[in-house]
Amino acid sequence: MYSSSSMKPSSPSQANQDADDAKTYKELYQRCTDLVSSWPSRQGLSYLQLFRHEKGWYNGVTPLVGTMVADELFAARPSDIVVATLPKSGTTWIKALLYATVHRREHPADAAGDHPFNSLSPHECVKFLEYQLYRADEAPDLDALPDPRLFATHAPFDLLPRAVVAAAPPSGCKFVNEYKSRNGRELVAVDAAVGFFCDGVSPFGPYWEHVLGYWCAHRERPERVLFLRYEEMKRDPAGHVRRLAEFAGVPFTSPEEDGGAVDAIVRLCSFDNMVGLEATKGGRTQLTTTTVPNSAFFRRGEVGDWANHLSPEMAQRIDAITEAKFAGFGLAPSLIEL
Ligand SMILES: Nc1ncnc2c1ncn2[C@@H]1O[C@H](COP(=O)(O)OS(=O)(=O)O)[C@@H](OP(=O)(O)O)[C@H]1O
Repeated sequence: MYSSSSMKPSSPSQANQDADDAKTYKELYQRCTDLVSSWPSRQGLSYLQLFRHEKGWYNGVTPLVGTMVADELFAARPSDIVVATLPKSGTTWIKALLYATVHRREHPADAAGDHPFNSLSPHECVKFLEYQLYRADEAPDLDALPDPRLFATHAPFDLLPRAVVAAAPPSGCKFVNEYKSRNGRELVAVDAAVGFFCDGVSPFGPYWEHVLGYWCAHRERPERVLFLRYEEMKRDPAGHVRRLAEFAGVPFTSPEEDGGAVDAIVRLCSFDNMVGLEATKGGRTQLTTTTVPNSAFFRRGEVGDWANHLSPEMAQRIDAITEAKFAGFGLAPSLIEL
């Protein structure tokens, strides 16, 4: 195992070491790709090719290859914060809120045209760990990022790299998990594939196990795993900005900051503001091997859009599975009922 700091040459011998490390990185990456490619595969929800891991069907690039490489290479720190979500659950929003909160001193949210969000999407400001490590020729220099480093993942809790979940320093990150109560319905509404979804054949594994993995981790270690709900964030965004700041170790200290800065962050990260930014209208974000237009991350930003796409029968089928899977785990009924 080596740290990404070794990627910076400081002398000729260091440069040779770096060349060796790059080769090791490439070989490791290739080994993981070859291994995953040798597993049974099939199509699933969406166009992505899924591979059979012992814990279920998953997309190959992420979480599988990316997290396997990270398992070998990533030197986690207790100050790291990982946004852990399923796609379509509000990842873009929580990334924006967390980044704007943690970096509010150097990038005040009311700095209008000067804020990084004018040129970068939240997905470029808080990058997916497994996407960063999905590169064939170089290991990214993650040590250069200032503390607290912010990352993201769509991987389920029990597929995460060991250093990320380690129980004690010097490894072990904090997690912000965001959960959309009706996400089961909305994921299907977006992808229109109820059968695949109900069978758990989706790119990041079965929906319910994903939610329960982070829920149980939160119950065990609430100081390390913050479990948030999209619907509650919509109701009280300012309260959630304060919670994020506390959790990240950068609480709002003065009454003045608590008033002005919190409101400015909420406004900056609001759906209506973000859709109008140049970075959203014209920019693209690199995700593994492709880029996507930033506008794709913003659809309606409303709770309950599933009703426009899903029949009542389909919604009931998903709800019945959700209730059965969540029973006994202490997830409040309102998590399902909202
Ligand atoms: N700033 C802000 N505020 C509130 N809601 C927001 C915001 N940005 C994105 N969204 C909505 O989040 C939904 C997309 O979820 P993700 O960001 O997880 O999608 S992605 O997987 O990263 O593509 C998607 O929800 P739906 O519109 O209901 O599909 C986005 O519109």
